[in-house]
Amino acid sequence: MSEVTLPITADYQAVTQFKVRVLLVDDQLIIVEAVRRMLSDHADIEFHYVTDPAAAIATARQLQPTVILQDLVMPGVDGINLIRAYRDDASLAQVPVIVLSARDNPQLKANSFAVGANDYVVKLPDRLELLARIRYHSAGYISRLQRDEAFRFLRASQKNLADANIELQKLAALDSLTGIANRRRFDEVLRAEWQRGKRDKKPLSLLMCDIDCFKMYNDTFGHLAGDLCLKKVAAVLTEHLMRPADVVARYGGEEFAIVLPDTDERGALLIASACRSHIEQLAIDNPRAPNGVISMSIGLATIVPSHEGTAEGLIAMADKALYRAKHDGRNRIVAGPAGPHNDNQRENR
Ligand SMILES: Nc1nc2c(ncn2[C@@H]2O[C@H](COP(=O)(O)OP(=O)(O)OP(=O)(O)O)[C@@H](O)[C@H]2O)c(=O)[nH]1
Repeated sequence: MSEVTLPITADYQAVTQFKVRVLLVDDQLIIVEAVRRMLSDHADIEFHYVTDPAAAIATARQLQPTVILQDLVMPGVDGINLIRAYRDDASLAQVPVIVLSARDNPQLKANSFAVGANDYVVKLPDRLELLARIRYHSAGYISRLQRDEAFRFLRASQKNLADANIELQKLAALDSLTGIANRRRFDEVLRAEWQRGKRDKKPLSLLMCDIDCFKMYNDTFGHLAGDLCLKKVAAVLTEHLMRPADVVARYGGEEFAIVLPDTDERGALLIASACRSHIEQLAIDNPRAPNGVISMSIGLATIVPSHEGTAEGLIAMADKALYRAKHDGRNRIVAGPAGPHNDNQRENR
């Protein structure tokens, strides 16, 4: 037994400790002693009391009891108002209150229940009855705390799971070497943009970009240097994308693809041109290649998506243009036949 005097330093947590914790608020020490005796044989019940009713709220806040035994008539404080004050306090609003009253009066009982008391017994009740009431009200309150804790835990777990899923989805869409979109993401983006272009009747452009003579670079400097070169090229291509909907992806090996929604052939040619010349300006040595430096060939295709065409058809057109760029000597851009400027559109270098 302890009379509680503030501040309390112990860390009371009713949720994690499933002990019944009783706070008796009564100014009469004789009642305190009687209740203490009734509960003293029960190791699972913690008993605390406060004889100064003015300190009841602050004590209860710190102690977080599982049940409050509350006298009604005390000096300076109206017991009914005190019950009201528990109910108005966020941390005590649900704590069960058993009124321990000197009077067996129906009006007092009605008033007590009206302001939020959970029970009413006349002092001093039988020991067994008091124990039963304390246990009954505490058990209900502890279940409520456990349920709230379980909900909090569940909500936190669900949030963690959702965050992890978002992270996984991001990772699943990225190429692990370069950090740009991977082939899977490219397929999704192109499909979505094809549908959007079809709805909006807006041109969709695709650039297929392939590093020239990259095998020679690998053969000369090794695979690790090759990887570093791929990262630099990915960074350059990313730098030239201006709109949020533009996407650069690693299509595979040393090949990159750039999706340019709502972009006509002229606009796509400008971006392709900036990318090609920037990569040449990096001046990455590739001594066994005809240019002597790392360069890039780009095949460009533009189309207004329609029911007749397919996204795969657009890829085939850009691929064909890339093949011609390679065939015509590399380090150049060739626009595919479906663009407004038909056939053999080349960047003016
Ligand atoms: N370092 C490195 N090399 C790669 C990677 N993926 C593909 N390659 C290499 O890229 C080279 C591509 O060679 P090719 O397909 O013959 O093409 P190329 O040498 O670039 O010649 P052209 O495209 O005709 O200009 C091969 O040596 C591949 O091993 C990669 O992730 N890292």
